[in-house]
Amino acid sequence: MSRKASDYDESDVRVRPSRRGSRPRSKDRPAHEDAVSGFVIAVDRGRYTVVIPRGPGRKAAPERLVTAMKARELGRKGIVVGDDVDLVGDTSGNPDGLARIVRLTPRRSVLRRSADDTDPVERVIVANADQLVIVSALANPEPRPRLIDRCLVAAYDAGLDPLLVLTKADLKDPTEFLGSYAPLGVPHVVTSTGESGFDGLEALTERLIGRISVFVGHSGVGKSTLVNGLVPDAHRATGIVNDVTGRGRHTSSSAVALRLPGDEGWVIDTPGVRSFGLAHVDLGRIIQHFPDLEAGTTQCPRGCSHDEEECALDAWVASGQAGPAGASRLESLRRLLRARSGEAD
Ligand SMILES: Nc1nc2c(ncn2[C@@H]2O[C@H](COP(=O)(O)OP(=O)(O)OP(=O)(O)O)[C@@H](O)[C@H]2O)c(=O)[nH]1
Ligand SMILES: [Zn+2]
Repeated sequence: MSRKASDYDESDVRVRPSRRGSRPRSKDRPAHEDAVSGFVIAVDRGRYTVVIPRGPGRKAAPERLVTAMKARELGRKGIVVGDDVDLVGDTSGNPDGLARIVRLTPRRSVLRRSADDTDPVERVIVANADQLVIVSALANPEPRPRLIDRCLVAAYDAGLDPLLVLTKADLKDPTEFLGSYAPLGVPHVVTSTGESGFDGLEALTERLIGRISVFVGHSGVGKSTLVNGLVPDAHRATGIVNDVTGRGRHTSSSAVALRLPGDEGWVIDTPGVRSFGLAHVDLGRIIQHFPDLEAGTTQCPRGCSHDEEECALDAWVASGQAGPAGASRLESLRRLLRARSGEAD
Protein backbone atom coordinates (compact mmCIF):
# COMPACT_ATOMS: atom_id res chain seq x y z
CA MET A 1 0.00 0.00 0.00
CA SER A 2 1.59 3.21 -1.01
CA ARG A 3 -1.02 5.63 0.26
CA LYS A 4 -0.18 6.98 3.66
CA ALA A 5 -2.84 7.48 6.33
CA SER A 6 -2.48 11.20 5.89
CA ASP A 7 -3.56 10.82 2.28
CA TYR A 8 -6.99 9.84 3.45
CA ASP A 9 -9.55 12.02 5.02
CA GLU A 10 -12.95 11.34 6.41
CA SER A 11 -14.85 12.05 3.23
CA ASP A 12 -12.52 9.79 1.35
CA VAL A 13 -13.69 6.91 3.49
CA ARG A 14 -17.34 7.85 3.63
CA VAL A 15 -17.81 7.65 -0.12
CA ARG A 16 -16.68 4.05 -0.18
CA PRO A 17 -19.74 1.92 -0.96
CA SER A 18 -20.72 0.01 2.14
CA ARG A 19 -21.78 -3.59 1.85
CA ARG A 20 -25.28 -2.58 2.77
CA GLY A 21 -25.49 -0.13 -0.08
CA SER A 22 -24.67 3.51 0.09
CA ARG A 23 -27.60 5.06 1.84
CA PRO A 24 -26.76 8.71 2.30
CA ARG A 25 -26.30 9.73 5.91
CA SER A 26 -29.06 12.09 6.89
CA LYS A 27 -28.85 14.63 9.65
CA ASP A 28 -31.54 13.07 11.81
CA ARG A 29 -30.11 9.57 11.84
CA PRO A 30 -28.26 8.89 15.07
CA ALA A 31 -24.55 9.08 14.45
CA HIS A 32 -22.77 5.78 13.97
CA GLU A 33 -25.74 3.53 14.54
CA ASP A 34 -23.92 1.02 12.37
CA ALA A 35 -20.66 1.13 14.33
CA VAL A 36 -19.02 -2.13 15.41
CA SER A 37 -16.70 -2.56 18.38
CA GLY A 38 -13.13 -3.81 18.31
CA PHE A 39 -9.84 -4.07 20.19
CA VAL A 40 -6.73 -2.24 18.98
CA ILE A 41 -3.79 -4.65 18.65
CA ALA A 42 -1.23 -2.54 16.79
CA VAL A 43 -0.60 1.08 15.92
CA ASP A 44 1.69 2.24 13.18
CA ARG A 45 1.96 5.74 11.81
CA GLY A 46 -1.67 6.68 12.10
CA ARG A 47 -2.95 3.25 11.15
CA TYR A 48 -4.63 1.04 13.69
CA THR A 49 -5.02 -2.70 13.47
CA VAL A 50 -8.25 -3.68 15.19
CA VAL A 51 -9.70 -7.11 15.95
CA ILE A 52 -13.45 -7.22 15.55
CA PRO A 53 -14.80 -10.25 17.36
CA ARG A 54 -17.42 -12.49 15.85
CA GLY A 55 -20.84 -11.02 16.42
CA PRO A 56 -23.76 -12.87 18.02
CA GLY A 57 -26.12 -14.98 15.96
CA ARG A 58 -25.67 -17.55 13.23
CA LYS A 59 -25.38 -15.10 10.41
CA ALA A 60 -22.83 -12.91 12.16
CA ALA A 61 -19.65 -11.97 10.34
CA PRO A 62 -16.65 -13.95 11.59
CA GLU A 63 -13.84 -12.44 13.62
CA ARG A 64 -11.66 -10.25 11.46
CA LEU A 65 -8.71 -7.89 11.46
CA VAL A 66 -9.43 -4.42 10.19
CA THR A 67 -7.16 -1.50 9.40
CA ALA A 68 -8.54 1.78 10.59
CA MET A 69 -7.72 5.41 10.90
CA LYS A 70 -8.92 7.87 13.45
CA ALA A 71 -11.96 9.97 12.59
CA ARG A 72 -11.39 13.68 12.70
CA GLU A 73 -14.09 14.10 15.29
CA LEU A 74 -11.84 12.35 17.81
CA GLY A 75 -9.45 15.27 17.52
CA ARG A 76 -6.07 14.81 19.10
CA LYS A 77 -7.23 12.08 21.40
CA GLY A 78 -4.61 9.34 21.24
CA ILE A 79 -5.52 5.74 20.57
CA VAL A 80 -3.17 3.04 21.74
CA VAL A 81 -2.83 -0.72 21.79
CA GLY A 82 -5.39 -2.17 24.17
CA ASP A 83 -8.03 0.43 23.45
CA ASP A 84 -11.61 -0.63 22.86
CA VAL A 85 -13.02 1.38 19.98
CA ASP A 86 -16.10 1.70 17.78
CA LEU A 87 -15.61 1.71 14.03
CA VAL A 88 -17.55 2.57 10.92
CA GLY A 89 -16.66 2.35 7.26
CA ASP A 90 -15.23 -0.80 5.75
CA THR A 91 -15.15 -3.19 8.68
CA SER A 92 -15.38 -6.28 6.49
CA GLY A 93 -11.77 -7.31 6.99
CA ASN A 94 -11.01 -6.84 3.32
CA PRO A 95 -7.22 -6.28 3.20
CA ASP A 96 -7.61 -3.15 1.11
CA GLY A 97 -10.44 -1.75 3.22
CA LEU A 98 -10.12 1.09 5.64
CA ALA A 99 -12.38 1.66 8.61
CA ARG A 100 -12.71 4.75 10.73
CA ILE A 101 -12.52 4.86 14.53
CA VAL A 102 -15.34 7.06 15.74
CA ARG A 103 -15.38 6.37 19.46
CA LEU A 104 -12.96 5.47 22.19
CA THR A 105 -14.37 3.48 25.11
CA PRO A 106 -13.34 4.87 28.52
CA ARG A 107 -10.18 3.10 29.65
CA ARG A 108 -10.00 0.78 32.63
CA SER A 109 -6.29 1.45 33.05
CA VAL A 110 -3.54 3.48 31.43
CA LEU A 111 0.14 2.61 31.46
CA ARG A 112 2.20 5.75 30.93
CA ARG A 113 5.81 6.50 30.45
CA SER A 114 7.69 9.72 29.86
CA ALA A 115 10.97 10.04 28.02
CA ASP A 116 12.69 11.03 31.22
CA ASP A 117 11.68 12.02 34.71
CA THR A 118 11.26 15.70 34.09
CA ASP A 119 9.85 15.52 30.58
CA PRO A 120 6.30 16.85 30.71
CA VAL A 121 5.40 14.89 27.57
CA GLU A 122 4.14 11.55 28.68
CA ARG A 123 3.25 8.75 26.38
CA VAL A 124 0.46 6.32 26.98
CA ILE A 125 1.99 2.96 26.14
CA VAL A 126 -0.97 0.68 26.59
CA ALA A 127 -4.61 0.96 27.65
CA ASN A 128 -6.80 -1.47 29.57
CA ALA A 129 -4.03 -3.80 30.73
CA ASP A 130 -4.49 -5.74 33.97
CA GLN A 131 -0.94 -6.78 34.64
CA LEU A 132 2.61 -5.50 34.08
CA VAL A 133 5.04 -8.34 33.48
CA ILE A 134 8.53 -7.12 34.32
CA VAL A 135 11.05 -9.36 32.60
CA SER A 136 14.57 -9.47 33.97
CA ALA A 137 17.39 -11.91 33.32
CA LEU A 138 19.11 -13.38 36.37
CA ALA A 139 22.38 -13.05 34.46
CA ASN A 140 23.63 -11.98 31.05
CA PRO A 141 22.55 -9.20 31.25
CA GLU A 142 22.71 -8.64 35.01
CA PRO A 143 19.45 -7.63 36.71
CA ARG A 144 18.94 -3.88 36.99
CA PRO A 145 17.16 -3.34 40.30
CA ARG A 146 16.61 0.36 39.72
CA LEU A 147 14.82 -0.30 36.44
CA ILE A 148 12.75 -3.01 38.11
CA ASP A 149 11.85 -0.60 40.92
CA ARG A 150 10.80 2.00 38.38
CA CYS A 151 8.62 -0.50 36.58
CA LEU A 152 7.04 -1.46 39.90
CA VAL A 153 6.24 2.19 40.58
CA ALA A 154 4.74 2.52 37.10
CA ALA A 155 2.61 -0.60 37.67
CA TYR A 156 1.34 0.48 41.08
CA ASP A 157 0.66 3.97 39.82
CA ALA A 158 -1.33 2.67 36.86
CA GLY A 159 -3.25 0.21 39.03
CA LEU A 160 -1.77 -2.84 37.28
CA ASP A 161 -0.71 -5.95 39.14
CA PRO A 162 3.03 -6.44 38.79
CA LEU A 163 4.52 -9.82 37.96
CA LEU A 164 8.28 -10.43 37.98
CA VAL A 165 9.58 -12.90 35.44
CA LEU A 166 13.17 -13.92 36.02
CA THR A 167 14.71 -15.54 32.96
CA LYS A 168 17.91 -17.48 32.34
CA ALA A 169 17.76 -19.45 35.60
CA ASP A 170 20.06 -21.94 33.86
CA LEU A 171 22.81 -19.34 34.14
CA LYS A 172 22.27 -18.27 37.72
CA ASP A 173 20.46 -19.53 40.77
CA PRO A 174 17.50 -17.22 41.53
CA THR A 175 17.55 -17.68 45.33
CA GLU A 176 19.54 -14.58 46.20
CA PHE A 177 17.60 -12.32 43.90
CA LEU A 178 14.27 -13.68 45.08
CA GLY A 179 15.35 -13.21 48.68
CA SER A 180 15.98 -9.55 48.09
CA TYR A 181 12.57 -8.97 46.53
CA ALA A 182 10.63 -11.19 48.90
CA PRO A 183 9.63 -8.39 51.33
CA LEU A 184 7.73 -6.74 48.51
CA GLY A 185 5.41 -9.67 48.03
CA VAL A 186 5.44 -9.27 44.25
CA PRO A 187 4.50 -12.54 42.57
CA HIS A 188 7.20 -14.05 40.41
CA VAL A 189 7.90 -16.78 37.89
CA VAL A 190 11.36 -18.18 37.14
CA THR A 191 12.07 -19.42 33.62
CA SER A 192 14.92 -21.00 31.71
CA THR A 193 15.51 -22.47 28.32
CA GLY A 194 17.75 -25.45 27.88
CA GLU A 195 17.99 -29.02 26.73
CA SER A 196 15.11 -30.04 28.99
CA GLY A 197 12.84 -27.53 27.26
CA PHE A 198 11.36 -24.24 28.40
CA ASP A 199 11.01 -24.34 32.18
CA GLY A 200 8.52 -22.06 33.83
CA LEU A 201 6.43 -21.43 30.77
CA GLU A 202 3.39 -23.24 32.16
CA ALA A 203 3.57 -21.39 35.45
CA LEU A 204 3.75 -18.15 33.52
CA THR A 205 0.83 -19.08 31.27
CA GLU A 206 -1.30 -19.73 34.35
CA ARG A 207 -0.72 -16.17 35.51
CA LEU A 208 -1.73 -14.76 32.14
CA ILE A 209 -5.01 -16.57 31.62
CA GLY A 210 -7.97 -14.28 31.13
CA ARG A 211 -5.90 -11.14 31.50
CA ILE A 212 -4.30 -8.45 29.40
CA SER A 213 -0.60 -8.46 30.31
CA VAL A 214 2.01 -5.99 29.17
CA PHE A 215 5.57 -7.30 28.93
CA VAL A 216 8.42 -4.88 29.58
CA GLY A 217 12.13 -5.48 29.91
CA HIS A 218 15.35 -4.13 28.54
CA SER A 219 17.06 -5.56 25.53
CA GLY A 220 18.53 -9.04 25.78
CA VAL A 221 16.62 -10.28 28.83
CA GLY A 222 14.83 -12.91 26.77
CA LYS A 223 11.49 -11.20 26.32
CA SER A 224 11.10 -12.26 22.69
CA THR A 225 12.03 -15.81 23.61
CA LEU A 226 9.25 -15.76 26.24
CA VAL A 227 6.67 -14.23 23.94
CA ASN A 228 7.45 -16.70 21.17
CA GLY A 229 7.18 -19.52 23.70
CA LEU A 230 3.81 -18.27 24.96
CA VAL A 231 2.35 -17.46 21.56
CA PRO A 232 3.88 -20.04 19.23
CA ASP A 233 2.44 -18.35 16.17
CA ALA A 234 3.55 -14.89 17.30
CA HIS A 235 5.57 -14.50 14.14
CA ARG A 236 2.64 -15.46 12.02
CA ALA A 237 0.29 -13.25 13.99
CA THR A 238 2.58 -10.27 13.53
CA GLY A 239 2.83 -11.28 9.89
CA ILE A 240 -0.90 -10.80 9.55
CA VAL A 241 -0.65 -7.44 11.22
CA ASN A 242 2.03 -6.49 8.74
CA ASP A 243 -0.08 -7.48 5.80
CA VAL A 244 -2.91 -5.41 7.09
CA THR A 245 -0.90 -2.37 8.01
CA GLY A 246 1.10 -2.70 4.85
CA ARG A 247 4.55 -2.55 6.26
CA GLY A 248 7.36 -4.95 5.65
CA ARG A 249 7.80 -6.15 9.17
CA HIS A 250 6.78 -5.19 12.65
CA THR A 251 9.21 -2.52 13.69
CA SER A 252 9.90 -2.73 17.37
CA SER A 253 9.00 0.91 17.88
CA SER A 254 5.56 0.29 19.31
CA ALA A 255 3.60 -2.24 21.28
CA VAL A 256 1.68 -5.10 19.72
CA ALA A 257 -0.98 -7.33 21.29
CA LEU A 258 -0.81 -11.08 20.69
CA ARG A 259 -3.51 -13.50 21.65
CA LEU A 260 -2.66 -16.45 23.84
CA PRO A 261 -3.58 -19.78 22.30
CA GLY A 262 -7.12 -20.83 23.13
CA ASP A 263 -8.28 -17.23 23.39
CA GLU A 264 -7.16 -17.15 26.99
CA GLY A 265 -5.79 -13.66 27.28
CA TRP A 266 -3.55 -11.15 25.59
CA VAL A 267 0.17 -10.61 25.76
CA ILE A 268 1.22 -7.11 24.82
CA ASP A 269 4.82 -7.03 23.71
CA THR A 270 6.60 -3.70 23.98
CA PRO A 271 9.94 -2.63 22.57
CA GLY A 272 12.90 -3.08 24.91
CA VAL A 273 13.02 -0.27 27.44
CA ARG A 274 16.23 1.31 28.57
CA SER A 275 14.56 3.60 31.03
CA PHE A 276 11.10 4.17 32.34
CA GLY A 277 10.49 7.88 32.85
CA LEU A 278 8.07 8.61 35.66
CA ALA A 279 7.44 12.33 35.24
CA HIS A 280 3.72 11.64 35.40
CA VAL A 281 3.85 10.09 38.86
CA ASP A 282 3.01 12.52 41.61
CA LEU A 283 6.13 13.16 43.70
CA GLY A 284 4.23 12.83 46.96
CA ARG A 285 2.83 9.48 45.88
CA ILE A 286 6.12 7.80 45.07
CA ILE A 287 6.66 6.58 48.64
CA GLN A 288 3.31 4.79 48.53
CA HIS A 289 4.67 2.73 45.68
CA PHE A 290 7.45 1.41 47.93
CA PRO A 291 5.24 -0.54 50.32
CA ASP A 292 8.27 -2.14 51.98
CA LEU A 293 9.57 1.31 52.97
CA GLU A 294 6.36 3.21 53.55
CA ALA A 295 5.79 1.47 56.86
CA GLY A 296 9.06 2.97 58.09
CA THR A 297 8.01 6.56 57.52
CA THR A 298 5.87 6.89 60.64
CA GLN A 299 8.87 8.25 62.55
CA CYS A 300 9.74 10.78 59.84
CA PRO A 301 9.42 14.49 60.62
CA ARG A 302 6.28 16.10 59.24
CA GLY A 303 6.55 16.84 55.54
CA CYS A 304 9.65 14.67 55.21
CA SER A 305 10.87 14.43 51.64
CA HIS A 306 12.45 11.06 52.53
CA ASP A 307 15.63 12.41 51.03
CA GLU A 308 16.92 14.40 53.97
CA GLU A 309 19.04 13.81 57.01
CA GLU A 310 16.14 13.57 59.45
CA CYS A 311 14.38 10.91 57.40
CA ALA A 312 13.59 7.87 59.52
CA LEU A 313 14.03 5.46 56.63
CA ASP A 314 17.79 5.14 57.17
CA ALA A 315 17.25 3.75 60.65
CA TRP A 316 14.37 1.58 59.45
CA VAL A 317 16.53 0.02 56.77
CA ALA A 318 19.56 -0.29 59.06
CA SER A 319 17.45 -2.24 61.56
CA GLY A 320 16.68 -4.75 58.82
CA GLN A 321 12.95 -4.10 58.82
CA ALA A 322 12.87 -3.55 55.07
CA GLY A 323 14.56 -6.88 54.42
CA PRO A 324 17.83 -7.73 52.72
CA ALA A 325 17.19 -5.40 49.79
CA GLY A 326 16.28 -2.50 52.07
CA ALA A 327 19.42 -0.47 51.34
CA SER A 328 19.12 -0.93 47.60
CA ARG A 329 15.41 -0.14 47.69
CA LEU A 330 16.03 3.02 49.68
CA GLU A 331 18.64 4.02 47.15
CA SER A 332 16.14 3.39 44.36
CA LEU A 333 13.55 5.51 46.13
CA ARG A 334 15.95 8.40 46.65
CA ARG A 335 17.33 8.32 43.14
CA LEU A 336 13.78 8.41 41.89
CA LEU A 337 12.87 11.32 44.16
CA ARG A 338 15.95 13.24 43.04
CA ALA A 339 15.38 12.46 39.38
CA ARG A 340 11.76 13.53 39.69
CA SER A 341 12.70 16.82 41.25
CA GLY A 342 15.07 17.52 38.39
CA GLU A 343 18.36 16.45 39.94
CA ALA A 344 20.56 14.04 38.07
CA ASP A 345 19.70 10.38 38.53
N1 LIG B 1 20.86 -19.25 28.74
C1 LIG B 1 19.69 -18.72 28.38
N2 LIG B 1 19.59 -17.88 27.32
C2 LIG B 1 18.39 -17.38 27.02
C3 LIG B 1 17.22 -17.68 27.76
N3 LIG B 1 16.17 -17.01 27.21
C4 LIG B 1 16.68 -16.31 26.18
N4 LIG B 1 18.00 -16.53 26.06
C5 LIG B 1 18.93 -15.95 25.06
O1 LIG B 1 19.11 -14.58 25.36
C6 LIG B 1 19.29 -13.82 24.15
C7 LIG B 1 18.31 -12.67 24.10
O2 LIG B 1 17.01 -13.20 24.00
P1 LIG B 1 15.80 -12.42 23.30
O3 LIG B 1 14.58 -13.23 23.53
O4 LIG B 1 16.14 -12.05 21.93
O5 LIG B 1 15.81 -11.13 24.22
P2 LIG B 1 14.89 -9.84 24.15
O6 LIG B 1 14.64 -9.46 25.56
O7 LIG B 1 13.73 -10.06 23.30
O8 LIG B 1 15.87 -8.81 23.52
P3 LIG B 1 15.59 -7.77 22.35
O9 LIG B 1 15.12 -8.62 21.20
O10 LIG B 1 16.92 -7.15 22.13
O11 LIG B 1 14.56 -6.84 22.88
C8 LIG B 1 19.10 -14.82 23.00
O12 LIG B 1 20.37 -15.24 22.57
C9 LIG B 1 18.35 -15.97 23.66
O13 LIG B 1 18.62 -17.18 23.04
C10 LIG B 1 17.35 -18.59 28.89
O14 LIG B 1 16.41 -18.92 29.60
N5 LIG B 1 18.60 -19.06 29.13
ZN1 LIG C 1 11.36 10.34 55.52
